[in-house]
Amino acid sequence: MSFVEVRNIFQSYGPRPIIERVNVDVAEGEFISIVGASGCGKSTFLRLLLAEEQPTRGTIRIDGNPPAREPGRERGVVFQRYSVFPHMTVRDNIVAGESFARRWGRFAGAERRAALQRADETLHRIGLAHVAGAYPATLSGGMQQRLAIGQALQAKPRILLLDEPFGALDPGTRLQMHDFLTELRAETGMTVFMVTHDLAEGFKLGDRVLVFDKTRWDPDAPEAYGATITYDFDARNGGYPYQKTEELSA
Ligand SMILES: Nc1ncnc2c1ncn2[C@@H]1O[C@H](COP(=O)(O)OP(=O)(O)OP(=O)(O)O)[C@@H](O)[C@H]1O
Repeated sequence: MSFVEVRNIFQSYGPRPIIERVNVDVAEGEFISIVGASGCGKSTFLRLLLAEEQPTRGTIRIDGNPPAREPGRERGVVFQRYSVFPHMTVRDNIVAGESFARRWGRFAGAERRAALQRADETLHRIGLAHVAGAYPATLSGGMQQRLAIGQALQAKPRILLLDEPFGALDPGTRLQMHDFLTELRAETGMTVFMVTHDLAEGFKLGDRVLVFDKTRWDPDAPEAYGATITYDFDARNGGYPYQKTEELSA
């Protein structure tokens, strides 16, 4: 049994299919990069993994559990922008990552002090201790994304979902973020799914690179079919293809 098991997922919005026949198995700790043309359903697939949406058909199981009905603390998410709360300080943003995962909301008293201490440990880890009392708008783009990742990690997710997390950063900051993410991953052993438009980034960071594309195309009705996983590259060996989805489902 694989850690993440995606079985025959279809997702349509109204009559329009976005993704179809998506099957994939992911082992715990793997880093999966997802690439594909704009609009082919990569973010939709992440939302399904997050359980923010339910698929039209098919199932996604994590660790053999029944399909989740809503996002839970085992899944963290970071978007390209706006993942953090602008009205909260850096430290409170980290605390929120933990407390929002709890059904009863915010911490109080001794619990809050303990949460603040854990937040300070995380801030040291992500190199933001010196700006703990600042507001996100005063931070650089790279710092804001480190904060967003730190916030997502505070709930100790087993799966981290990243939707073009470095897309808005300059090339130098992006390289720093690659090192940061690689270190975090080695420390936490978490499973990562990252959507990126940068193929080189996908191969550099990923163990596997999944390509989403349409296999059926009707020129008279370009929206008639959805995209699926057309390639599953092993990025650990310089990216030689080792599995096509047909082989996976055979
Ligand atoms: N909630 C929704 N309701 C209706 N249509 C939607 C919804 N979410 C996404 N779509 C449509 O589904 C298609 C796929 O969107 P999605 O954001 O998943 O693609 P993407 O591959 O991540 O694109 P990009 O690379 O441009 O971010 C788009 O045409 C989008 O307009």
